[in-house]
Amino acid sequence: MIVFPNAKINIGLHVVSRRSDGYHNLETVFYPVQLTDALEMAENKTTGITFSGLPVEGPPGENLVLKAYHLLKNDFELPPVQFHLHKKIPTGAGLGGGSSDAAFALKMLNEYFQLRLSTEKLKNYAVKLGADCPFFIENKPMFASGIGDLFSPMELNLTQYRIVILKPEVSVSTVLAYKNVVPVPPEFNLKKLSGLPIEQWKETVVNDFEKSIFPLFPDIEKWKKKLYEAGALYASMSGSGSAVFGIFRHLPADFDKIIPEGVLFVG
Ligand SMILES: C[C@](O)(CO)[C@H](O)COP(=O)(O)OP(=O)(O)OC[C@H]1O[C@@H](n2ccc(N)nc2=O)[C@H](O)[C@@H]1O
Ligand SMILES: Nc1ncnc2c1ncn2[C@@H]1O[C@H](COP(=O)(O)OP(=O)(O)OP(=O)(O)O)[C@@H](O)[C@H]1O
Repeated sequence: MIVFPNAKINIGLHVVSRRSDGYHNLETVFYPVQLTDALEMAENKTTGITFSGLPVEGPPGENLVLKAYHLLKNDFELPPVQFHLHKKIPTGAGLGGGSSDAAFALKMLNEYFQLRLSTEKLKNYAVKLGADCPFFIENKPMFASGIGDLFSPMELNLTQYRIVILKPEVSVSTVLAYKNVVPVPPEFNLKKLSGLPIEQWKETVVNDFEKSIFPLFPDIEKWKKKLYEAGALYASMSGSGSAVFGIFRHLPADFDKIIPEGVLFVG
């Protein structure tokens, strides 16, 4: 069985307060984009559980696909399987690639082995793997609060626009980003995002991480400015960076001249 875990962008992100468990309460709008990895799974009774594909950074114990498998295996009789992951979504980009792989692994195991887990139960497993992970269970535009795991659906349809994602060379650690951010009460209620014309987002919709990340990695801000130069109606860093995205009504004919490199996705 093969699935295609997709990336997300954060449209607006308010870091509201620091919690006693070390995490932060936030408010954000998650929007899925069709930049995808490919994750394949087959039963493998001879060699036990295996993982192949482009190496995932970090120790094998931190591999989120394997973590998803073992999390379910604690509660269900699962036979050994082999996973193959083809990575397209870069890590340290704020695009939720690892979280998406993990959430899609949970969904695939649920379907393939007919575990009959409800969406709510899958989300409860997902949050154990990462704060971003539950979003990818339903994978629809959502206003999120809590640590990013409490959702209200949002009617937000950007299909008539073009979305461009740029990935500067630098990668940003999510832990570092949260360490440097200063929580502030939000000035705009992101629940109202879909009622605000995109032309007004530039003045109103902010990602709180930009304030502390841009001075550390000036290239990220440079790429964001390029997106506005190319005519984006709205541009922002996604999550804790380093990817930036732009929303365009139309791409200009000389887009390749304005932005000759760093383009990861055009949708
Ligand atoms: C920046 C975002 O991508 C926005 O969607 C997410 O908040 C990050 O979520 P994530 O990568 O799934 O985060 P996790 O893997 O659960 O946590 C990594 C680290 O980020 C910090 N963290 C994460 C989420 C959150 N709401 N508050 C935090 O302080 C914690 O230090 C945690 O140890
Ligand atoms: N399948 C996987 N794909 C990517 N990273 C993985 C995976 N499994 C474990 N990881 C670990 O998780 C870390 C975070 O990965 P992820 O792709 O979610 O990054 P991110 O860009 O920080 O996303 P976000 O900030 O939006 O959560 C990586 O640095 C890597 O060590």
